[in-house]
Amino acid sequence: MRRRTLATLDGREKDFETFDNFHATQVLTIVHPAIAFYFKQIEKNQIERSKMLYIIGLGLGDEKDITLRGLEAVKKSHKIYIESYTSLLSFGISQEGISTLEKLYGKPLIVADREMVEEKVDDMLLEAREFDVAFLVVGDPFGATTHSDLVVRAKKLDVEVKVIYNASVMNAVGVCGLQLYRYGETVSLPFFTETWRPDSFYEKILKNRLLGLHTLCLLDIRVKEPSLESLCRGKKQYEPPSFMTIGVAIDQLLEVEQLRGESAYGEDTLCVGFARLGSENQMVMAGSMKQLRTVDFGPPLHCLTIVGKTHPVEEEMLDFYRN
Ligand SMILES: C[S@@+](CC[C@H](N)C(=O)[O-])C[C@H]1O[C@@H](n2cnc3c(N)ncnc32)[C@H](O)[C@@H]1O
Repeated sequence: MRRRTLATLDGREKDFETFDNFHATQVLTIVHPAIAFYFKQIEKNQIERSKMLYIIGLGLGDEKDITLRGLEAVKKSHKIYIESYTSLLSFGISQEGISTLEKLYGKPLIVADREMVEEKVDDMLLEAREFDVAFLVVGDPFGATTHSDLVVRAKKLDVEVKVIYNASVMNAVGVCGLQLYRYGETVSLPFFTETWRPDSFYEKILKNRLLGLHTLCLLDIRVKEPSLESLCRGKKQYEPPSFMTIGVAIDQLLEVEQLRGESAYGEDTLCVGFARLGSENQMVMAGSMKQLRTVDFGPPLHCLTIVGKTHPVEEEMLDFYRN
């Protein structure tokens, strides 16, 4: 562990455990004195290190949405992983985006892609038996099914786990006025390919609609996916990242309705489109499928709600978002 004596912002000399700690304190003192005070408390306690896997929600917008409790855990952790394939912050997962987080935390981040989480996660769990490890998840850790699996594996390996919650797309969609209590099962829409057009979401939407419930459709994210040709050649090459737009989602939904013909929904069904929830330029718009399929919702991430039976108060709120 490196130790350095450095002058702090208040002019005194201080022994910092790592240069990184100094950096984070300095950045945060500028951002907010209350946060700096909080960090000083953590620095004081840092000798008492534990062995823990912290699964930390980052919220939806940008680096500022982490909670104080989450920052405290990051600060205590020796290694920090960021899960990169179930969701994204508004600045994406580019090197620039990652370094925004690294600057704030004053520590390097290890990007955990799908391959790592699915194949090598036990290595990370074994590390958490030796020292504090942080696993960062955009949104809330339980806003994606993958992370329950991580908790189960950790518990089986006797790793202590602490989850630090945050806002999720699952509750942020409440902004349009549709009651979260009146949603049915959430569905995920995968990108169709020439040869793979799965439609198991259709049954679920149909069930929700028969019960008068709203359906949240989460839209496919493809990050670091190996191309089919490269797999056939036996040497992995990755496709560029792609994110399903609301327009593509509606096209796919209508294609499946045409094939199945059970009138789960149609071109005139009321929907709400959401883009970049939680960021400064979030966009929310209500309209029929026909209307929303041609709207440009801008950069990712997008999701869509198919509206069920509405209460008069829900209607009143939705009116604010009709174009
Ligand atoms: C697995 S889910 C959400 C996971 C995340 N842990 C959470 O709690 O929000 C990922 C999908 O949610 C939607 N989504 C996530 N964040 C979003 C945002 N800020 N705005 C709109 N849709 C979002 C997208 O459709 C994306 O593909």
